[in-house]
Parts: sequence; structure tokens; C-alpha cells
Amino acid sequence: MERERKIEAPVIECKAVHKKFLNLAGEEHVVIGDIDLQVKKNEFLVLFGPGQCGKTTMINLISGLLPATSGEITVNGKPVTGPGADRGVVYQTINLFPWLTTMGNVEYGPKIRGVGKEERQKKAQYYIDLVGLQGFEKAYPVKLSGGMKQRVGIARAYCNEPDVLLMDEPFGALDAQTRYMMQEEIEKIWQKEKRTVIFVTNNIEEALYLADRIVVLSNCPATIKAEYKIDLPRPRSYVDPEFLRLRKEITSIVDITK
Ligand SMILES: Nc1ncnc2c1ncn2[C@@H]1O[C@H](COP(=O)(O)OP(=O)(O)OP(=O)(O)O)[C@@H](O)[C@H]1O
Repeated sequence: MERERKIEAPVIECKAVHKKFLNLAGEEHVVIGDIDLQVKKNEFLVLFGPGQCGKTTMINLISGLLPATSGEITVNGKPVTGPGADRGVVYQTINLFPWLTTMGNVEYGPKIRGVGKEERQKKAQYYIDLVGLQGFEKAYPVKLSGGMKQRVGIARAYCNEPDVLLMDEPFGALDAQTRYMMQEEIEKIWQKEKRTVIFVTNNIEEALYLADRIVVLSNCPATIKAEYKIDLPRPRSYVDPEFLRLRKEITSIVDITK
């Protein structure tokens, strides 16, 4: 019984999380209403919502970059009080170090944590191979396409071996074709190297392709509008009738919140 309870304990837990900012006029602007959210181990959770609803703010709160105004966020039972190696973040803006090669970028985290060269480069090579960048270890970001840079960002996040991966519209800046390709890639990577993921998008196809569960957020201030458990077999087809039905249903829910 005790063992079962432990297996079921959520990796990420948000309890009545509330966030407000002061705008330039000094007025309070509530961005996150009270959000309660639990994410299970190795679950691929998609936060889906309209533009400017507060998705990035949620990622910043869970990553520890921003403090919540009230409420509590825990990761593996420990309150989030700032950034930590247990949470890796992949951003839409590809923020690689331009002066470092692919290998240099991917091994960066273990390097600053003092992991020896041989061990960290072996680990980095594993993740470089995992994201399909073998042969580009010595390339600098300037020589890589947008999709390849995002692969480096994913390998870099994975190389820290975090419990949780937070992905904030990682494919939002890519062209449509590359975006489809990267959706397929991230699904394969996650199948091979399971992690607890929170993935932010405002693209319903992307959400349905990737999610175990989609949490639909309302317009700002963000609250949870609806949740969908997505049981479609993987890899998914964008033209599967159930995929298309869910796409229509979820899109209509987002529209009526406007
Ligand atoms: N540091 C800040 N100070 C003041 N207001 C902020 C701050 N960060 C975000 N906001 C405001 O919070 C609201 C939600 O922003 P956020 O970036 O979280 O939304 P989003 O859903 O990620 O948007 P998008 O889909 O366009 O990326 C916006 O109105 C934004 O201006």
C-alpha cells in the first residue's frame, strides 16, 4: 500500500498558485488565477491556451525564475524556491552559447557542476546522438539551422538529467515543416528517455500529437478551463478521426473563453 502511494505521488504539484504583476501604471495585474495542478512521473502534460494567457508565467513559476504571489509549487515534494538542476527548461528563443560548439553547449551543465571531462562528454555524446546531431559535435550554433539549434537545446536540457523538463513553445519559432518534424522527434526522444514534461503550446495539433493530458487554460488570468486525457496510440496521426474530433472540440473551448 505504502509502495503504491509512493508510485502515485505527483512529481510536480501546484497548489492554489496565484501570480500578479504590477503594470507600468503601478496597478496589479493578475496573470495566474488559482491553479491546482498535479503532474505524474513521466507524464507528458501540455499546457494549452490562447496567446498571453499566462503559459510562460506558469513555466517561469515552476522553473523557479519567478516567485508565486501565493500558493505553493513542489517538485518531488520539495518546495520550489528558485531554479534547480531537477528542472530543465527549453525555450522558444534558442539561447545557445554562440561561442561554444554543440558539444560545448550540451556538456555545459555537467561541466559547471564539476563532472569530469570524460564522463560529461560521454553523457553529452549520448544525448547528441539521441537528438540526431551526430557529426555536428564541433559545429558552432551559427552553422546550424533553427531545428538543429533546438535539438541542441533539448540535448542540453536532457544532459543535466533533470527529473522534469519544462518546454516553453520550443517549436514556436520554426517553420511549419520543421515544426512537424520536431514534434515527431521530441515524441521519439521522450519515448526513449521518459521524463516528466510540461510542454507549452498554442498549437492544437502539436498538443494532440504529444500530450498524455492537455490542460486547457482560460484567457488571462489563467485558470484551468478543462482537461483532456489523450489516449490515442502513439505515434499519432494528424488525420485520425478521433484526433480531428478532439482538435475541433478543444479549439472550440479555447475560442469561447475569449
Ligand atoms: N515580468 C512581468 N511583468 C509584468 N507583466 C508580465 C510579466 N511577465 C508576463 N507579464 C504579463 O502576463 C501576461 C501573460 O504573459 P505570458 O507570457 O505568461 O503569456 P503566454 O500565454 O505565455 O503568452 P504567449 O502565448 O503569447 O507566449 C501578459 O499580459 C504579460 O504582459
